[in-house]
Amino acid sequence: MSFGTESGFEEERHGLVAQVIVDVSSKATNRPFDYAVPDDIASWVEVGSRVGVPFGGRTVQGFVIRLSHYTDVPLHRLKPLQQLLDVVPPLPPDLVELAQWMSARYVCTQTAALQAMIPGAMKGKREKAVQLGEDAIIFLQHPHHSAASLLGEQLELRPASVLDHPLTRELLAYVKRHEPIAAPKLLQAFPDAARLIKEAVQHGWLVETERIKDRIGVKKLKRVQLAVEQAELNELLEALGSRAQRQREVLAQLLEFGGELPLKDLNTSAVKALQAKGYVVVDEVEVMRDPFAHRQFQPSRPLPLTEEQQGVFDSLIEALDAERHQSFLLHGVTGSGKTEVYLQAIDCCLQSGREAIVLVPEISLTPQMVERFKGRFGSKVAVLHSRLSQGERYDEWRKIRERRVQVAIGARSAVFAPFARIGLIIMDEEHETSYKQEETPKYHARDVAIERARQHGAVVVLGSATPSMETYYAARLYGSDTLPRGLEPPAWNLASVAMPTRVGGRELPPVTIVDMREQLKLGNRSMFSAPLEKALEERLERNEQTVLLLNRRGYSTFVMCRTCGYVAQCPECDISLTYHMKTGHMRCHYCGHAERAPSVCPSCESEHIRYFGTGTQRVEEQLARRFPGIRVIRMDVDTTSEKGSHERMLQQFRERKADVLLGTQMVAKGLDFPYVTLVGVIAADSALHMPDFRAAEKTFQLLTQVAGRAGRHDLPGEVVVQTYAPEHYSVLHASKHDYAAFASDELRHRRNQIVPPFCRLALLSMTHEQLPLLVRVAENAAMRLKELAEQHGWLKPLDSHADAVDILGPVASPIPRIKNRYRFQCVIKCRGNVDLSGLMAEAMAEFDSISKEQDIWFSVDIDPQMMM
Ligand SMILES: Nc1ncnc2c1ncn2[C@@H]1O[C@H](COP(=O)(O)OP(=O)(O)OP(=O)(O)O)[C@@H](O)[C@H]1O
Ligand SMILES: [Zn+2]
Ligand SMILES: [Zn+2]
Repeated sequence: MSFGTESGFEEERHGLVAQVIVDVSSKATNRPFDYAVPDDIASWVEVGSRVGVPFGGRTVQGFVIRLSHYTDVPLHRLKPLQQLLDVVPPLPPDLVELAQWMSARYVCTQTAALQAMIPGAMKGKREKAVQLGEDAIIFLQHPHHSAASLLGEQLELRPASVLDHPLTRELLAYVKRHEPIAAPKLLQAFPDAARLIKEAVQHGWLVETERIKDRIGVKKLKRVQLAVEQAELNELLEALGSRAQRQREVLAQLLEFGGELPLKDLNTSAVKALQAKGYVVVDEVEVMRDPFAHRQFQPSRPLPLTEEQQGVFDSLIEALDAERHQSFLLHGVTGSGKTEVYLQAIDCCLQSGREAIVLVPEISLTPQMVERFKGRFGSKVAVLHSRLSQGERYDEWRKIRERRVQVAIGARSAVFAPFARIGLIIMDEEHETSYKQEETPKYHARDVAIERARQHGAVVVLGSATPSMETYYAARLYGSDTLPRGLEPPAWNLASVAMPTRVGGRELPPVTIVDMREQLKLGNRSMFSAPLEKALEERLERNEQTVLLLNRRGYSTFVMCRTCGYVAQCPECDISLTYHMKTGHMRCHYCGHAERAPSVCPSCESEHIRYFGTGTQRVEEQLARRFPGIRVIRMDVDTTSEKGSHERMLQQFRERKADVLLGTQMVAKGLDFPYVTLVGVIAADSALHMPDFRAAEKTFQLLTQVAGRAGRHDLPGEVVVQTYAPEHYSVLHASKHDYAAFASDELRHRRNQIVPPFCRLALLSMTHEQLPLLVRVAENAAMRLKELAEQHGWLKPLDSHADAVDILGPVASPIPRIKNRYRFQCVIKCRGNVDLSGLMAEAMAEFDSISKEQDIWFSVDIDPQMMM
């Protein structure tokens, strides 16, 4: 196999040399390879250019990450770039640099990071193509000679079957115009020449090559234009006579629409006839797929800011105007008008000639959200949305790359919007876990946003009514001299600004907590408590609307007593045990502790103890039974899988075509409906018992967010929360809308358990088909990690107040087998000045050979959000 050649010392001076990261994901290829840049494209190749290069006998896609005139590769071994894929490099240099940062931070290959930055349509695929071989070139150089006379000149072209074929000249000329051309395309153009093509390839007239092709290209439209002066037109129309009625119509249409129209809007045969006469020309133009083409956006103007909004706005603008990199936590209660502040800050950013990125969680990228940005900034906005088709996403992305827009709004990956001068990055609902990508590269958009803003001297705004503990704690430590323990040394430098009240002085809705254990004692076995049922009935009578939330997290996994609320917990870890239906055991996924599931409650001896969980469908059925004729929109993963269904449902609800919007997490976010006066939560605590140290935080956030949907306009709202854990601090504080009290309790727990933000985590996962082998490898890996930590002087208890690393496990992963592979994991905790990524990279480099020899898959998750 012949590879590209590794970069190294600068020795010989050459023409232009490109260092390329190839799209082959492995440890051995995670470094740049040198290629010669052919002179004819030298002026087009830049850092960030996408290229096709020969690699290991194939053609692969790659990115140029550096250009130089030096290489230590001997000239004769230096291969040339084969293909330049775009005229404008898809990635600006800052993104190339960011990919290097991501690779180091998240212990992933550079190509994984680079690929995450471009739309799926550009993840090129290999394609076979043909181009002219030498014989063909010679043949074409003798245009006026017959085949026979060519032979006579002893050019030794053969075989005769190619030389004498009547189509040869035409075919080769065609290839020359289009080369390299994909074989199927050539066949399409010459359907009768299949045999000729085959022979031409066999005898070297045509040479097969490989090239990289985009999965989805730009969309082209055939355009018809008038080719004659308007003055001549009348004469022409007469000359055409009455028989060419269709052609006359086409000319008239063109005249009416300023001389040009898409071919699809015209009569094709008439156009052909006119084209033959030279009256019109037909060409192809690039068009953008515009997913919002048929939507009208209500233009909106800036609102006069409230005093609170103004205060926040001034702080942001001060940093923005100074072009000073600064991150802010904008802690604003639900309905405090955060979005209006974003809009006006973006406006300032655009006026200074810079661009803005707005990140929102995928499921809150609703038409409502898009409308607010499109309404204010119109065609200056590109929307990057996973529900768009691949082609639409590609075109929205190109609008950004080609500077046709100044604002990009989208989910996680919009943080890579290829703008050149970013002034502002906003991350709405910063606490959302969807900002963490769970596949490689396992990056957190918040960290990437802050790093990208640092590169650009830009301002970051992390907005939330319920900030994550990490963010809140970082903001609390802002300006203090001592380095926060557990937070990374280049700390986020996170100032904090707040909007503690709702716009218009509206009250946050009162929350009633219903103890479901009491309901059971009263003989109510239904999933609706008496207070919720009564509240629902009132809404139906008053023709107001209700949002019902069913927390799907933790579905069917924990064991709970319905009489007293007891939940089986790990004796060591302060985390609930997960029920395994198959064995009847409960296990701790943090330390590995296991025990049999009890048949009577260890706390009150009731027999109503069972694994817990319920589904939206059941709730829907019960609603229909209890309130005949009730109109329910059920919104969960099952009902929203179809493109546009999510939007449609919300639109129906907005138009009051339903009484109840019932759903999972997705009904909790960012919705603003004036007639919603009741929010009901079916089982508030179902997420509390997830084997996750963030369970309380998630519960508090969800309750606060969903409660924030009620009474946002003129009608006052009300919230009913059903729970088996009414005394749990997350439920109590959420019912009082008291974030500060929750955070203080939660941080105390976190500090005691030593979990983030009081330490940092990495998760090392290992999988293999055979359990005994996996166990052995996992144990060795843990041992090796300890040795490495020891070598750095870090292997110490975490509460030792020194730089410390602790390695837990290995234990079986919470999902112990996926697709026939067993899964084990180690949790690595660290505090202080420890290079966690560096340590993990070191370990992974060592594991690489074991991985190859024994087919063990290792993966690292830095700052994991899920411990699965
Ligand atoms: N300055 C203002 N004057 C009048 N109305 C305003 C002002 N700012 C915002 N509003 C209105 O207040 C309502 C709530 O604002 P917005 O949706 O921006 O709040 P939010 O903080 O983003 O809430 P959430 O976190 O719940 O999504 C909206 O209907 C918005 O139009
Ligand atoms: Zn009990
Ligand atoms: Zn445990």
